Amino acid sequence: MAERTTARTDREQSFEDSSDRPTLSAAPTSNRRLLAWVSDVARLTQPDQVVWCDGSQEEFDRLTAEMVAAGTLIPVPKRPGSFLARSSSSDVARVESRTFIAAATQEEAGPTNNWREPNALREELNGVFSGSMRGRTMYVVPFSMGPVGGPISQLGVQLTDSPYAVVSMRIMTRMGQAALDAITEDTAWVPALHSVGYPLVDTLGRSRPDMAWPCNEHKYIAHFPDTREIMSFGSGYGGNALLGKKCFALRIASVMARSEGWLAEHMLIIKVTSPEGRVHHLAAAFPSACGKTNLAMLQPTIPGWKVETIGDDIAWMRPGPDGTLRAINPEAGFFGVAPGTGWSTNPTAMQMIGENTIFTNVALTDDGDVWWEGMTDEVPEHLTDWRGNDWTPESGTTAAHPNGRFTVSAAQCPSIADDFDAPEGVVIDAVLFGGRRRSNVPLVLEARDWEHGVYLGATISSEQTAAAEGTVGELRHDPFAMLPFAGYNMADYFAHWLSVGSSLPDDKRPKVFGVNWFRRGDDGRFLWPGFGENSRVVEWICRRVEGSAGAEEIPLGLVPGVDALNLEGLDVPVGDLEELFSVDPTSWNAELDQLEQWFTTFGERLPAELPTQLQTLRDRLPRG
Ligand SMILES: Nc1nc2c(ncn2[C@@H]2O[C@H](COP(=O)(O)OP(=O)(O)OP(=O)(O)O)[C@@H](O)[C@H]2O)c(=O)[nH]1
Ligand SMILES: O=C([O-])CC(=O)C(=O)O
Ligand SMILES: [Mn+2]
Repeated sequence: MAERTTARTDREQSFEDSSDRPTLSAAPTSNRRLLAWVSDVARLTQPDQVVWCDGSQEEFDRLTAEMVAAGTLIPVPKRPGSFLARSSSSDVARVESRTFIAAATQEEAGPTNNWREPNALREELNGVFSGSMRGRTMYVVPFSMGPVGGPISQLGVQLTDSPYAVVSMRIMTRMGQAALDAITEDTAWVPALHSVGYPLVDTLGRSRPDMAWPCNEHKYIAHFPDTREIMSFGSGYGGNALLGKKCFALRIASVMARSEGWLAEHMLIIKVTSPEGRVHHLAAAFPSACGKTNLAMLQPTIPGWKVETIGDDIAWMRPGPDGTLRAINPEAGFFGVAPGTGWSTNPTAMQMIGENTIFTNVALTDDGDVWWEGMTDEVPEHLTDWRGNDWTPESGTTAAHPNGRFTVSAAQCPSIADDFDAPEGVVIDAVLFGGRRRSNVPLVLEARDWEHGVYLGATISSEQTAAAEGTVGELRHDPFAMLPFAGYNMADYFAHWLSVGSSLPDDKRPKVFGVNWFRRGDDGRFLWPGFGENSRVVEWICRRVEGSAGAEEIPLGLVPGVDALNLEGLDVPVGDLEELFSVDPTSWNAELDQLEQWFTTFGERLPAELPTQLQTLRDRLPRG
């Protein structure tokens, strides 16, 4: 814990004196709505000063230096320009139980979201934010999701008292003056208010020391879909605090997308080039910590194939004038899971994070580098763990938090695609849905048509990971990998997917696939080697798109026949391969019973196509 070194009293003074406290006269914008909002928030939260961020390197260097002085960041000498942040141990992941969708009615938010009545929540939040920035600086962070001015892009402004959020937003979004300049009186932009909820001065004027990672036990991640506003309180971590990411690019954007006929999705985007030079773009939705970053940076093990990265977490997809589905990655960086990222699993990411990277909740080596489980085969004999304690392999804990992360600019990704920045997006040829399933779900499966594909997306379930609070390993439904991210009723979201699909011409509509890298044998080991070997599945998918690969029909859909999956040079026992595609009628019927039960939670709003698909599947299963 580091004490603040700046003198408090002078600033408090100017606080009391000035009626229009934090002066806005120096603001680098004349946008009235923005100025009014900034000044209203400053009046409510009472920061010492307001700083307008320009997104420059100088600003980044100044903020990181201040955070090093305050103990929030620790330099990582082995990686130039890199820092480690250790969060409070109670602030390590998204908090779904405190994530609210304040739609006009509970029905609008739907059964999968925590609904709050908007006026009541707003009032509650006004109380919570009142004075919440006392003794701190409030940063104004203008940002663009997608290239500034692009036809699929959107603008936002985050107000935050967390310099960690500011520097992270600079990496993760197009942040700074260019975004601010794009906000004119008549452009739409999303106001996103954030406070860590740890004021340094109380209402009586008494001060307290700062902490390395200030936060508040009482958290709110609140969304107002009708007015397209975000208010986040109490957390400094990832998806809770970098408001361009899950809050805007998924929850608010999904609401915009529904009313405007497009899709805001928890999906990676890759560009795949075949040995003949044919290019295909794939988008894939997997739940948090289920392999998006890894697939986005895949290095194919099969000769002649190339995979390049466009996005690793979020895709905005719009039907284009030519009938194709065009996608951009609205982000500008990667907030990736560190544990499991190593030279053998994701060498691209390892190259990418050699410098200019912010690490959060990973371990430090004695010689000034970072480390986490899965980075190297050899485990160091001594480390400082993510909490800052001495650690040895005998400690009986993990050295890094399982949701430890790296934050790095996409510009540093060696596999970044040339069309990463294309404002009009890339044409999506195939959409993949996957989860972490130890049984039942085959390695790869092609949907018979769009409706069947929507069924595959809607019925994703996955073993819970460390990316949110909850019991790791428990199976839960995570439709479209959007359970924590859909900003409106999930049943309406299914209907929207059906409707977007039917608006696309037959020859332009992406094919849909299900994948599962995580199936295990009876002995608990993964049946499929995964990672680079997933290129074999990608190859089959591309060949199906081209119309040149065979498929066999099984009750679940279409799978590669014996010869259709390229297994050359792969050492997987035949028994394992059979198991990867095996369908056990008894456990499938049990799964369908469970799904049918889950469908009832959506009541009348559930599109009829989904129970129809389920019944078709039931009819096709052999009697168990
Ligand atoms: N067995 C196996 N594990 C994998 C595979 N791909 C990824 N993983 C592991 O899954 C974990 C999370 O992978 P990521 O690629 O970071 O997941 P993500 O979907 O990008 O996660 P978020 O950033 O939370 O949305 C890591 O520990 C990976 O090592 C695979 O093909 N096989
Ligand atoms: O939002 C976060 O904190 C990290 C993330 O990508 C996810 O959980 O899917
Ligand atoms: Mn994610």
